[in-house]
Amino acid sequence: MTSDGPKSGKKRREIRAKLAKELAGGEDESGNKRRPKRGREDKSADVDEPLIKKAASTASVEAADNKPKTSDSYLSKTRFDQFPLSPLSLKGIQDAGFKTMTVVQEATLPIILKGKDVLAKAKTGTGKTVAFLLPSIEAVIKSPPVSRDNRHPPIIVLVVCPTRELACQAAAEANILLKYHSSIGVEVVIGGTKLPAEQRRMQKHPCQILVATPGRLIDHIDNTSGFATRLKGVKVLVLDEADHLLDMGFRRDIERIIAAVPKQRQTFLFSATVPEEVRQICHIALKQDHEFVNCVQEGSGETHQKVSQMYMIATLDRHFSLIYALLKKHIADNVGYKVIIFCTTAMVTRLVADLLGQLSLNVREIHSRKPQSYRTRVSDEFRKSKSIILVTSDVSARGVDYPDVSLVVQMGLPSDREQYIHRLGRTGRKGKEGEGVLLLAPWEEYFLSSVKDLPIAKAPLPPIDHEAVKKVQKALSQVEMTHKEAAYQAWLGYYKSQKKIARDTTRLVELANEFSRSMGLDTPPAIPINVIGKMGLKNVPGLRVAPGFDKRKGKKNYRSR
Ligand SMILES: Nc1ncnc2c1ncn2[C@@H]1O[C@H](COP(=O)(O)OP(=O)(O)OP(=O)(O)O)[C@@H](O)[C@H]1O
Repeated sequence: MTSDGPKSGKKRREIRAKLAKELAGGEDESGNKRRPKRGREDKSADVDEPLIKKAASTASVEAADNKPKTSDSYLSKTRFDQFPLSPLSLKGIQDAGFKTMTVVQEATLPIILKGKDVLAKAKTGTGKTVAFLLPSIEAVIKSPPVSRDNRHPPIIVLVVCPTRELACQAAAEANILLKYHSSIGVEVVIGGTKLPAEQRRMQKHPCQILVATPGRLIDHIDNTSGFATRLKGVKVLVLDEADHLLDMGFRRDIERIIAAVPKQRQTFLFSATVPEEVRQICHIALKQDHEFVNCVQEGSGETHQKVSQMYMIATLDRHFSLIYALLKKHIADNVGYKVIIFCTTAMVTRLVADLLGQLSLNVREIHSRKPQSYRTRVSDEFRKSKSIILVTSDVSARGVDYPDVSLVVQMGLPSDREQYIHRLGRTGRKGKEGEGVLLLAPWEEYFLSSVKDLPIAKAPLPPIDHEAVKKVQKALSQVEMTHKEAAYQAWLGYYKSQKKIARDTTRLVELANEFSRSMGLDTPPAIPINVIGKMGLKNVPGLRVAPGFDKRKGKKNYRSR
């Protein structure tokens, strides 16, 4: 089936989880709070298009025949030792249980080793992390040794990831490849930890490879003495989940980071999705003669054939019962099931997790409002467990490598097509099978036009018996009121950011109140006036205004609607 024997794969995952845990411990805020805004075009986008490189042999061969893909179609036949890689890296690879390269590794390595910049697109779970780490390690090996008394030893490789989870995971994967490279160090800097603690750690363990989230990296550039000097040694810059990092939410940070590293460097951009607008702005990071390595065959879409994709359309009042019915069926059909449910916001995530917990399902939750140490612990538990459900926000959407996820459910509108693909990519990793279900309300159906090239089919609604409905209603009545109130407000905030829906604010509030009723609240929760103002929903009928302080009038405001 897969290239690595079950034993070695399991061992590797354990090491990786352990390292990720060590690296991420003890912090308490979101690494993913910046919501990318879309649509603003970079004016200087009209640079020459780079040479469009087709993916290497294996990918092309697959497109040519129509045979069903084998479970390890993400693997090529090329061995790692066919490339001029350090014997110590090859030993690490062997210990990791990797026998042959994945298609993206095979396609990018020769180009990178020639010294070129690369923009690489390859499906989720196909080994992109190793693809950029291996040649990065080579760059460190080739760099001149640094004297021991150098107070600011250069950082040779800088890897930037959009979330803390991803940064820790990439650093953990680097540590696996560095097993025999005792003189090469990797450190991770991420939001949520105390800056001085990170500064001390970096001073104690001067590393050549640094993995970071953008905001924290900039904190260090601004506040850590000698850090900017260390970045002047960067020879390789990697933007993991490049499209997300180059999106408007992160763009400014990335521009600052690029300005902080030398112009003379190699840059790699990797992602499972590279929308056209990102292709057009990638020149801010890449040299003009970079190569675009596309391992996604034309017409095959960015998703895996072995993952069946379905969507269901139902009015909001049926969503909770439907999810329950769907889960019951999946659990009955799949021994050792592993399910991820994506929700639109952190507070809706908490609500759904509460509800499923009340329904006695084995459920965990991860979102930005949970402390980082908790997120790391739960993530680790979910990675190792079977017969478990993880309810999560988009902090788990990209890159997180959980083995054997049998079903991914997306409740409500994904923020965009790319996010749909990345979330779905949590299942079907390494050529395995999986299922994806997108649950939408009728007024969210328009989203389907953005994924019409993907093999996503309409599924019949599972039957819901009266007993199940009653059970769900009872469970909902046991969910804490404050959690429902917060979910209502967050729901409204999320859909207010969805242009198509927010255009008609009266309708938006009607829908929010429908969501409120679906939680069992016939009277929608009141919202503080300042929050209503911030959301741009002042005077919209149907909203209830909570007593709050009206700054303008300088007195308490008890208006309610
Ligand atoms: N050559 C290989 N052979 C077998 N397994 C591999 C190989 N290279 C990487 N892997 C493993 O494949 C899994 C998926 O890799 P990785 O997380 O890098 O995927 P990805 O392409 O970055 O996915 P995403 O787009 O979701 O971030 C990991 O468990 C990794 O250790």
